[in-house]
Amino acid sequence: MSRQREYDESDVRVRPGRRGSRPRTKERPAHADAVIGLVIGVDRGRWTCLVQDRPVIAMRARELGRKSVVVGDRVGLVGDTTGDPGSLARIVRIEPRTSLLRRTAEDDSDKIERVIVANADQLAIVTALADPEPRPRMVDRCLVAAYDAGMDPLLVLTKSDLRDPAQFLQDYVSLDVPYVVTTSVSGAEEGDGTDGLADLRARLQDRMTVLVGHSGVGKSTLVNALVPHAGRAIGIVNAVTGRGRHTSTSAVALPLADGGWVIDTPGVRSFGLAHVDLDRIIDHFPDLAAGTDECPRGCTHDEPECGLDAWVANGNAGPAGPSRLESLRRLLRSRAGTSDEHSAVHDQPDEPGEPPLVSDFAGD
Ligand SMILES: Nc1nc2c(ncn2[C@@H]2O[C@H](COP(=O)(O)OP(=O)(O)OP(=O)(O)O)[C@@H](O)[C@H]2O)c(=O)[nH]1
Ligand SMILES: [Zn+2]
Repeated sequence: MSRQREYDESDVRVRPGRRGSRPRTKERPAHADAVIGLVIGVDRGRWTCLVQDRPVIAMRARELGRKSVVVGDRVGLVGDTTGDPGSLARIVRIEPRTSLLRRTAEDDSDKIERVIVANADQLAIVTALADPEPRPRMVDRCLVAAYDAGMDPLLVLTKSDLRDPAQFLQDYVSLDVPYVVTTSVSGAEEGDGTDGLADLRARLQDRMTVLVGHSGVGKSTLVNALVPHAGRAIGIVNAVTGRGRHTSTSAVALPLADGGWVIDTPGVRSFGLAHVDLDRIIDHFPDLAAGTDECPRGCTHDEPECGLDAWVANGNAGPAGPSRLESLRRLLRSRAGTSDEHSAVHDQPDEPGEPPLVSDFAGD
């Protein structure tokens, strides 16, 4: 890791210089001529950006420094933005982000945060109802990641032909997480509603949705049903480096016919949640948040001194209070440590050459 960082282009080619010795305007030219593109794929130091309707291949400009450019980013492009074969544009800036999905690489001793996707507004947690068995703890971790990123979670429960969703859903009632139930083997015609695809399409329309789920849950089956030419779209992204689409482990954004995007994340199987801010999770429980006023400083909200127990016992959070508090604590606990199931699901290595980010996106 440290060797890779040593040879990162921003380290090698940009002379450190004295801090603040150059005027900011000179360091970061306005690039008034830059066109805006949407990053739809990243592969080996090349970014595929959609400019109007054409894919444009780009590299990052030095002036970006160590900032990660990820799928979902809107970027300013200069240079050859024709998208013609062999052309290469330069990414000179990243537009302000509305959300940031990140993870901590927990296998790294330095707990480095990495940005996975920018600007997505929904996280679809794809879980099979059976075969493979659902992993509730993983789902909880995804919920925490969504809340932390400022994204709306959506449970997508696949393989409803194998098991009724009622039991699984019990754990999510008090969290009020929206869900759709799908099956690819309804035996009926697609579009009659029994396969859940129409429900799912309605949930995805005009949104930018990240799909996460572990192997075998039926994510590819869904993507193929949602995006008829998904294979070709992924092919366009990966044609850049001649890398086959089946080997891609980076995120890729796919356009939906009805408007909106789904972002498939083949390389992301889990989230490290070490960076998550407690308050951002509590914020998603407005009925409980006010009850933390009586908490001791630095309360984890999962300790005997926590003020929430009394708050809820006094009825301040209504009849649902106790189960809401229980659910909140379940989510908080899912952040800590590494569960067996988590360590059994390893993340893929990151894009080579992508500099890890620690905190310089804080202002984004
Ligand atoms: N019974 C049933 N099987 C399904 C359903 N959807 C997908 N499958 C099967 O589940 C298996 C996994 O499906 P995929 O779509 O490849 O799953 P994935 O999540 O993309 O898994 P990876 O490719 O390993 O990432 C395949 O054998 C599918 O045919 C479903 O609704 N019901
Ligand atoms: Zn507390």
